[in-house]
Amino acid sequence: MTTLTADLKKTTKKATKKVPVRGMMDNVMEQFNSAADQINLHPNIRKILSITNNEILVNFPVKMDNGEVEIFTGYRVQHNNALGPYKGGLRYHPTVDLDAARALAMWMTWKTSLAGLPYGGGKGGIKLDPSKYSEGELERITRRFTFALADNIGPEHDIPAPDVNTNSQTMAWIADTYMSTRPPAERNANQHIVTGKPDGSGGLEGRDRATGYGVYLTIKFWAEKNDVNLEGKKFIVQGFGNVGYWAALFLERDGAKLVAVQDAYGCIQNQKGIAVEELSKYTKINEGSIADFPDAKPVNKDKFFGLDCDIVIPAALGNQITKENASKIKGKLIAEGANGPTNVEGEKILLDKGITIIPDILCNSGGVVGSYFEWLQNRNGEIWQLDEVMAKLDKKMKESFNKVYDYSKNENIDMRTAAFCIAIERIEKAYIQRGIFP
Ligand SMILES: NC(=O)C1=CN([C@@H]2O[C@H](COP(=O)(O)OP(=O)(O)OC[C@H]3O[C@@H](n4cnc5c(N)ncnc54)[C@H](OP(=O)(O)O)[C@@H]3O)[C@@H](O)[C@H]2O)C=CC1
Ligand SMILES: O=C(O)CCC(=O)C(=O)O
Repeated sequence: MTTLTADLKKTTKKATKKVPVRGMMDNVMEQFNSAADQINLHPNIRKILSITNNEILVNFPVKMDNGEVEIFTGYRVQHNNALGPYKGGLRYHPTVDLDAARALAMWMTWKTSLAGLPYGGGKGGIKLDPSKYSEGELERITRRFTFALADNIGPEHDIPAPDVNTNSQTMAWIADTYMSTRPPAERNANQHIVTGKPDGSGGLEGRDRATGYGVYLTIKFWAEKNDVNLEGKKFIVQGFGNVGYWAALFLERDGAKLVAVQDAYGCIQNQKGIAVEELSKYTKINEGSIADFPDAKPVNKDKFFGLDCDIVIPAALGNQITKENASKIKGKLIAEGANGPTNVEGEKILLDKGITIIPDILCNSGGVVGSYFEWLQNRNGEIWQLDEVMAKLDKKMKESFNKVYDYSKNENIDMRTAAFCIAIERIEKAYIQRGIFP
């Protein structure tokens, strides 16, 4: 008996000895600090940028279809607004918590700064699995969340947008609820409270594809700089949602070949090529998932990042490329459609192998640039045409890409550190110009 208890204690001790799990905040802070060291950032500004300005947590009740009330927890973290109103998406996912919202808000600050936008960074969402709720429940959850947040967001203060598991419908509910909290004469002047709305309700033509198109463009610009022809190049995509689908479609149109896809429910491969539109049509009759697509073979999800390809596009969640799988990656280019998909340990392995990473704050910035266009459109009472939007997006993405690429070559540093340096230097300049720091 004594032996058994002792054994049990030993096993319990072993099992509970925690291997520290790197959170998203560890990741973004290490990225920030190495860029801050590189540019010798003023210590006072380093202190300010290392913390978030505001963290809003709301618990709110919602009546479910069965008549019972469920309590939800929502977050909005406002990291920094030195350059303009807080800007960033809302995520509905079980992994949403303060750590994730803080990290994602910080990435938004660097992203908007790098893109040269008049915005700061914010992010938030609700901790929930949307697949467990009906459309009507999701609408009520979204409206109650908006109501709970209403005093802390605003079209000139903090402007949410879509992210994982939120879309133009979610944004329409938010806009409608927020506008109804304003006095009648001001309602229409608040349409730019969110971006990513449906195009019949103040949304921008092209915002749906803006992030994925931007991902494609950064790959194309990199290929042009390096004399690489995209024709026939094989790529794999993790996440076949808004970002993954559009990025894959534009790459396919340029002659590249989608050979593997992973989503939350499955992982498939066909080295001869997977037709993007066919796969998209299939997901619509398969509860949104790519699993069991007839023109591809299922693959174990742990093998995904090691599959044969030239380009890897993580377009799902954070912390996907780590020291556990980075050394298996065969592609020579990683284009980060997702936010924070590569952690610092994974990145070190990739860089040592000579793999190029187009960092998230550059690669997926087409989304927030599109959002900026939508915000301007609403503010000015205009309606922009799709070709105009795409041409402006192209120009903005090219400027950002060239800035990062040239900085990284001139300073002999990787593209992520270069992107962070440019972003932080712009914010540093704003603080210095205001005369806060001698
Ligand atoms: N939407 C935007 O404009 C922008 C988005 N981003 C970033 O891009 C990424 C994707 O966002 P978005 O496309 O909008 O989100 P969506 O909700 O449209 O799509 C998310 C995709 O990721 C998949 N996914 C979720 N969990 C996993 C998992 N554990 N393993 C593999 N795949 C998974 C989902 O699969 P399933 O459908 O099976 O659940 C789905 O295909 C996020 O990191 C987001 O922050 C960045 C900039 C802008
Ligand atoms: O469009 C936006 O405002 C932000 C989108 C977003 O959340 C992101 O870029 O990560």
